This record gives sequence, C-alpha cells and structure tokens, in this order.
Amino acid sequence: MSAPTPSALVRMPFAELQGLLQTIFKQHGCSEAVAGVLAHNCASAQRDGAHSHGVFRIPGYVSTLASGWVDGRATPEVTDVAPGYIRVDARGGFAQPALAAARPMLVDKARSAGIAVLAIHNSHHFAALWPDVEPFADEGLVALSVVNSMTCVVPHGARKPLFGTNPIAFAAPCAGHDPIVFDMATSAMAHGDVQIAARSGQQLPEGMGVDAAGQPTTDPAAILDGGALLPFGGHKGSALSMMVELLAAALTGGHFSWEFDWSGHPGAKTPWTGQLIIVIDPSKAEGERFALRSRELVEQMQAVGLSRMPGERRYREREVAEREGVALSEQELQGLRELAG
Ligand SMILES: NC(=O)C1=CN([C@@H]2O[C@H](COP(=O)(O)OP(=O)(O)OC[C@H]3O[C@@H](n4cnc5c(N)ncnc54)[C@H](OP(=O)(O)O)[C@@H]3O)[C@@H](O)[C@H]2O)C=CC1
Ligand SMILES: O=C(O)C1=NCCCC1
Repeated sequence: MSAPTPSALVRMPFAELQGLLQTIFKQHGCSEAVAGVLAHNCASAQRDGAHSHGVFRIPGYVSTLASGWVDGRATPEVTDVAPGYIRVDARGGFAQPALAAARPMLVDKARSAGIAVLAIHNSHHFAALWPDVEPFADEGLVALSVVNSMTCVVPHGARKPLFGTNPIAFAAPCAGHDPIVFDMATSAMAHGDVQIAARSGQQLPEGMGVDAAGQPTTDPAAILDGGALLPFGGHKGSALSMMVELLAAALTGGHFSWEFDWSGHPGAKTPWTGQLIIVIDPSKAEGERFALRSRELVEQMQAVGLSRMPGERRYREREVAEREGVALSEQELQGLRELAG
C-alpha cells in the first residue's frame, strides 16, 4: 500500500539506488560488508514495490545505528552443529549478514542431507522476509523462513499485546515460471503499513487493531499510540504467530518478541530477536518432478479463475523497475541524499 504518489515520482537505476543506500549504511556505522548486504536488501524491496520495507525504513535503520542498539560492524559466528543444522550468533548485528555468512554451508547441507536448518539468534531483522528465501528457489531449492519482531499484536482471545507481527515467507521453484513465493505478516497488517497509513492520514479497514483501551479502531495513530494490532484470521493467524515465536526465538536461542528492552536506546527500532530458515532439496525425493508439479499447481489455480499468484505483483513491479528504474518519491530521494552526506 501507499506507493509514492505518481506526481512526485522519480526513477533511478537499481545499482545507483543500491550504491546510495550502501553509502548511507557506511556513513552511519556499518562495515563495508554489512552495508552491502543491507543496501541490496532494501533496494530490492523498493524495486519490487514492497514499500513498507523499502527506503521508508532507512531513517529507522539510521536512528537505530545512532542509538547503539545494533552493531553495524558485527561479524557473525557460524557453528556447524550437525549434518542438517547450522547455528549462527549474529553478535547483536543484523540478521541478513548472518544469513549471508552461513548461506554456502546451508546450501551444501541441504543438497547433501536433503534438508537443512539455519538457526540465527542475537540478530536484528528490519526488512521484508522474501529476499531471504527467494534466492534459494532460484537455485531449485524450497525454503521457509520465520522471524519474530516486537510486541504489538494481541493473541486471539487475549486482552493485551504479546506477539510480534511475525512474518512467514516461503519459496519454491516452478518450471518455466518465477519461483512461487509468499511472504506475510501473521498480524492483520504489517506494522510498517500502519506507520505509512498514519503518516499519510489514511484510516485502516476494520479488524486491523485496537486502541489503548482495547476497543476496535480504524485509526492507525491509535494503534501505534498505546494500541495494538490483531492477528490475521483470528485464532488461526494467532496460532501461526505463536509458532513463529517458538521457531524463531525458542528454537534459535533468540529473544521472544517481548523479551528485549530497548527503552534505554531512544531511536532504536530494530527488534532484537531470532530467525529460522529451513531449506529442502526437492530433487532428493522427486528428481526434476517437483518444479513440474509446482507448474501444474499454478496452472490448476489459474484454471479455476485465480486472479494472481502471491509474488506476482512484485515480479511485475520488478520488470518495470528493470526497464525504467526503481520508483521513489522526490522527497524520499532528497532525504536519502541528505543521509548520505
Ligand atoms: N522483519 C519483520 O519483522 C517483519 C517484516 N514484515 C514484512 O512486511 C511485508 C508485508 O507483509 P504483509 O503486509 O503481511 O504482506 P501482504 O499482505 O501485502 O502480502 C502477503 C502475501 O500475499 C500476497 N498477496 C497479496 N495480495 C494478494 C492477492 N490479491 N492475491 C494473491 N496473493 C496476494 C503477496 O504477494 P505480493 O508480494 O506479490 O503482493 C504476499 O506474498 C512482508 O515482506 C513481511 O516480511 C512484516 C512483519 C514483520
Ligand atoms: O512491518 C513490520 O511489522 C515490522 N517490520 C520490521 C521489523 C518490525 C516489524
């Protein structure tokens, strides 16, 4: 939602945007390696029209780095735990460089054992989750990832917030198609989209959240100011969010969404939690058939009238961006240039 208004739109080549973001990350306390990984991630989100986790997030990254809450120079510690299991201590840094450090070993293990788990803890994830899984499907692998965030979601049937917005992302190869990818918060709405709505003075649809008194509200400011989000789909989304807390925090050694206290770090925005990634090599059981069966599934969904696949909107926006440049508002670009100094 809330793409930049067409009147104020500028377009720039992906590489230029990535370079600008890399400069910002370096200027504000990240190592060359971390800046490179985060810049690619954030520019990719902007390119694909994933606005809640594109350049909108840059001021939050900068204020977090300035607060000392996250270590932009952390070197992740990768431990080979078992034939199908890797553990990474992100050492208080971002989750994506931790994934990058363990990725070659993760792919090797998935290809040799058929399945491998990457458990990241002591990490900060402030981004969309699909960039973490989609590249595995490009290599013919199936991937599932979960990450927990910060307390802002009331479990179904409860009175107070406890869970994070806790997204789940999945990617699978599909013969002759872009990979099948979905990536969704387990809350009715991502926190980033609530912030964007508040900033632009929009009301939300009903059923997204409650105010500080626990009453239903469509006012994003009321959700952000002492209120909370609801899980999507009532008890079902709530159960998935609970699962994310277990897999991303309890299983990795990371914090639950309510366990960290950033109040001593004004400006800190990045949840200090954990992330789990499971990678499966479908060729172990199905040879080349899995990608063909994926294709068959897509075709059957289309035959019954599917309007679009999850991920399809992003791929369409990516195609346009590759042709015409990545879209952002003039105001956003000016803000980025100021942060780059
Ligand atoms: N790091 C963190 O802690 C957190 C990150 N996030 C991120 O926020 C982002 C937004 O999450 P969320 O708002 O839940 O995502 P959306 O509700 O916008 O989309 C969820 C998924 O459904 C697909 N989809 C949307 N509309 C349709 C449709 N009409 N038909 C078929 N498929 C559809 C999307 O595909 P498409 O992309 O093509 O639109 C996407 O894969 C995610 O990238 C998530 O990872 C969220 C919470 C916490
Ligand atoms: O949009 C969200 O929800 C979040 N995104 C980044 C991390 C915090 C939660």
